[in-house]
Amino acid sequence: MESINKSKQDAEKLAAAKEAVKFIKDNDVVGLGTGTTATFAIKELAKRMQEGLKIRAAASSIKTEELAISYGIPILKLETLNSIDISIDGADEFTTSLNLIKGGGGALFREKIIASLSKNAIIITDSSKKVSKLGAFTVPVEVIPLALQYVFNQIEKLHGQGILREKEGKKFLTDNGNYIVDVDFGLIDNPKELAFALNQIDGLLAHGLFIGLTSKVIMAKGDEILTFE
Ligand SMILES: O=C[C@H](O)[C@H](O)[C@H](O)COP(=O)(O)O
Repeated sequence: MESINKSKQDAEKLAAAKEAVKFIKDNDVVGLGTGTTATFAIKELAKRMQEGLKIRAAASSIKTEELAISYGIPILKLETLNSIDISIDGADEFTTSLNLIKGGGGALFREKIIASLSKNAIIITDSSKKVSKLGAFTVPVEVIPLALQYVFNQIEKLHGQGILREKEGKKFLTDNGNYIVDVDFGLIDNPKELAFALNQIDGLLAHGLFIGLTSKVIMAKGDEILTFE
């Protein structure tokens, strides 16, 4: 992962967001991601709507839903949707094989449902998010509280070192009222195999490995826009 300064990073996030919203068409149902990069896309989408674009959206978190509503974006209930035409979200890490780590903001479960429903799942990033192997960023997993110790034990068996996420001195709670454990697996040789193993753990609602869920990644690097698909 390359480190870049914040203003350069923000400029890249904005450039990738501007590029991604070009793919949204009239009457699309749009999946809205969560996080600082997705926020740029929501603001750009609102601009396009002011110019006449008509869409409806589904939000991947309460925060995103509130932001979208504040910009006048109509929000549909996720549980009523059979499919989403296009979604735009950020990522914590990605490889050019389109595997991702997500969940830095704790929204991974709803984000995964949105990505799974999306015909065109676009990920937007600045250039610091591209890696040759996933795993420098810890893998967030959402855990149903009563299963916490059990999940820690299972993660240890997979050679992961988990840390319960906290915010302002308290246990971090997701929009679904669950905990997040951030797991260090070291650099991950086989993300698909690890995703499969994590899927087998009872009480682990979702993990931040997004494998085969992405249509393309739009990454800005300086003045350049690079697309991986
Ligand atoms: O739960 C949060 C999401 O997966 C975010 O999309 C991810 O953490 C990237 O966030 P940001 O765009 O703020 O770097």
